[in-house]
Amino acid sequence: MTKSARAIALETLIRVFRDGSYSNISLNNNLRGSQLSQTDRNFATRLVYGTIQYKIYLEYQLKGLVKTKLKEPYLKPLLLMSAYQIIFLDKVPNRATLNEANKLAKQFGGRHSSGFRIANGVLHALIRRGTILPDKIDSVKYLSVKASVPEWLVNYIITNWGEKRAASILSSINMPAKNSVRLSTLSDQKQTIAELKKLNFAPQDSKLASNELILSHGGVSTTPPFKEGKLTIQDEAASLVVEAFDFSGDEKVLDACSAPGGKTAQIAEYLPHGQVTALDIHEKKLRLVRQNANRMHVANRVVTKAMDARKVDQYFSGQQFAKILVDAPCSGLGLLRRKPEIRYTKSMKDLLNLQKIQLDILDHVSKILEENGELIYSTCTFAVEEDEKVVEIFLKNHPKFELRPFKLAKIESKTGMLKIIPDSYGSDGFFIAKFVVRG
Ligand SMILES: C[S@@+](CC[C@H](N)C(=O)[O-])C[C@H]1O[C@@H](n2cnc3c(N)ncnc32)[C@H](O)[C@@H]1O
Repeated sequence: MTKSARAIALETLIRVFRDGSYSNISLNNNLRGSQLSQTDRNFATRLVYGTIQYKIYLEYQLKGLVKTKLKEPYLKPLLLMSAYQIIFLDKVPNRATLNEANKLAKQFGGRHSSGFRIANGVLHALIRRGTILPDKIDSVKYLSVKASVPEWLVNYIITNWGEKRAASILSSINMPAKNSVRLSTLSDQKQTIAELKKLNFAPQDSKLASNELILSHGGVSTTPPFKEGKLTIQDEAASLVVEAFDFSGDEKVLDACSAPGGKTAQIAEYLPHGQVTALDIHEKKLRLVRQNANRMHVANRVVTKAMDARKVDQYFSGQQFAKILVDAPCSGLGLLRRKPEIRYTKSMKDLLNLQKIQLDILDHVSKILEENGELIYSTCTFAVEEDEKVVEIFLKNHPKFELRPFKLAKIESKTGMLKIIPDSYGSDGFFIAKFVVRG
């Protein structure tokens, strides 16, 4: 029997909630063996990501309506997924959601399960009652449920940016991510834009970054301009990191944490006579860096090496690089829009553990930077512990280094640090710090 989009979504959600599986990997595995049309695949994907994104909100809606212990492992994910459809998917009639929930309960619970009765009762009650929110007096709880973000993270954002800004940041991270692409500087950009228009992607210039376009919808990775390496999928804020270097074109550059290689290819475009050495601790991921470099026609400017960046000074002892990028492993809080489960898997402790790794990497790479060379440290998080605090501690421990202000095509940093929070431009959240080492 071919599985429906809802059955595939439910199977994925059971794995994610019960076993802690990654949603993208689990969903791809389930979709791979399926016979679903593209529309049904899109629907299954929306159900999985939407249910995960709004888990706290949906649990709050169901809490008072579930009067019995949900013993069967499929029941809670089924209720959450059905509540998501009832509350968020206007085009799906409630009748269809109820009928399908009934069928799924019988399919996943077996003949003797009474799960379908529970699902029926709870979902009917939800439709009758409508949605609810906690009292605004408890602003942390209110924002936590409304934006479906754990209370510790709401508290963290309020502490650092105040309550008003927190509401804006939290609402922005539930907006759909933009479909941003970066045009290769090695190809004819006007012609690529014309091709994208012809393919009905209605490209618009980014307000934040040069070479970046915002497309009207996804799916560009299956089109000729993507396959021919005329563009790549890269967020606007992410693309600013490499732009902050001042390249001369013939230098040796180290990309210390490079996979999957979006920034490696971007660096290589600026090096007609130079080379970028791309490291990553995971050998397997370097295949993606090479694929990317090949597709973007810069493979002859890139060498890859599997290595822990905390060992670079041993391995490259006696060698030096003119420019070093540390696009560090981080909590990824700036990517909450694209990776909905990050909000549930990270904790305050993670931010501090990551800070230690980030400082360690910076400490080791700083030993192989040429005199007057440039070091860029970047993260895709807005956590102060991983951003400004790392800069502060690094500078304290490395007095020869200083921050260097930088001016990009559409934005500048007067301090040498640039922090893009997701609500500022509707992009991913990013942090960039540019250092130079004095001779
Ligand atoms: C934020 S991602 C890099 C994204 C990449 N720069 C890009 O633009 O496509 C961080 C990378 O660091 C790698 N990593 C983590 N710890 C590392 C270490 N100690 N040394 C080198 N790479 C590491 C991870 O495997 C991951 O691929």
